Amino acid sequence: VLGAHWCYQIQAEEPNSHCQGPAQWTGDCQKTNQSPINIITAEAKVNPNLKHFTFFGYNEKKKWVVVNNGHSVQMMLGDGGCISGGDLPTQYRAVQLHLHWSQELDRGSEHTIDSKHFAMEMHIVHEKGTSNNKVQDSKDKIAVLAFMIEVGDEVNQGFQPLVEALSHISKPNTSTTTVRESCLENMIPKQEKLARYFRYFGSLTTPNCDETVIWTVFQETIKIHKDQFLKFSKMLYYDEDQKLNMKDNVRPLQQLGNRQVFRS
Ligand SMILES: Nc1nc(-c2ccc(Cl)c(S(N)(=O)=O)c2)cs1
Ligand SMILES: [Zn+2]
Repeated sequence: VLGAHWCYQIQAEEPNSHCQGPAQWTGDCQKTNQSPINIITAEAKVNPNLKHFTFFGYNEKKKWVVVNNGHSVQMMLGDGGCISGGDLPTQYRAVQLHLHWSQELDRGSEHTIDSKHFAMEMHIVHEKGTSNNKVQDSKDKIAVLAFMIEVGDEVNQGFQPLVEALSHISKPNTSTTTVRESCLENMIPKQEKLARYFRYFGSLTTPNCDETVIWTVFQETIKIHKDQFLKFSKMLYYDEDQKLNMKDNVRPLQQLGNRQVFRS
């Protein structure tokens, strides 16, 4: 086997684990424009070009392919929607959606806002261009829309199809199709609440940590029921033997360095 596979700290600490925890991640992971970061709201610079987003195809009801890829749960958005606006240079098409979480409510998000962690963080990953004209490597090849998720006492119906699918993909490298149809629009806050967000240039938060991501972190949070939240760490496993529950798939905070965080 080539170099050991990458993993999160919780996996690296397991006895007899041979995977590389965050401190050993290779690729661009040890460079200086990395993600996630702590967003200090008072230091974010207002940028008047950061207008609202336009979402195309987010209202399309579909049965989604959902995958346990050994690091997260991922919804494949294939010919899903695309976004424009938000001071993006062109349209970006939705590729996949995945989440990061813990079992505690205060350490499941990757980004922090004024040093506050949330229960989960949802990333909708988009690639530059439409399906016809893909563009090559550049620091804005990928646009990730990041939403903080809080736990409340109301069931979030938009998340139910994904939550119900989790029991079918407990093992890594398994996939299923959601039984019920759902649309992305029902998983994110109402569009009129998405005008306020933070913007900075960073990286993938998983190896190879390519520094090709335009990050958008929305101020408006998503709320899901505590039982929905607990299902992620209860039903999903990192390993075949189903010994290590999938949770704390959260990369440690990275240095902002000489980057500026902007806000709409
Ligand atoms: N195998 C896996 N890939 C990812 C992934 C892929 C692309 C991106 Cl952009 C990201 S992130 N967390 O930076 O949004 C994660 C997760 S798990
Ligand atoms: Zn992510």
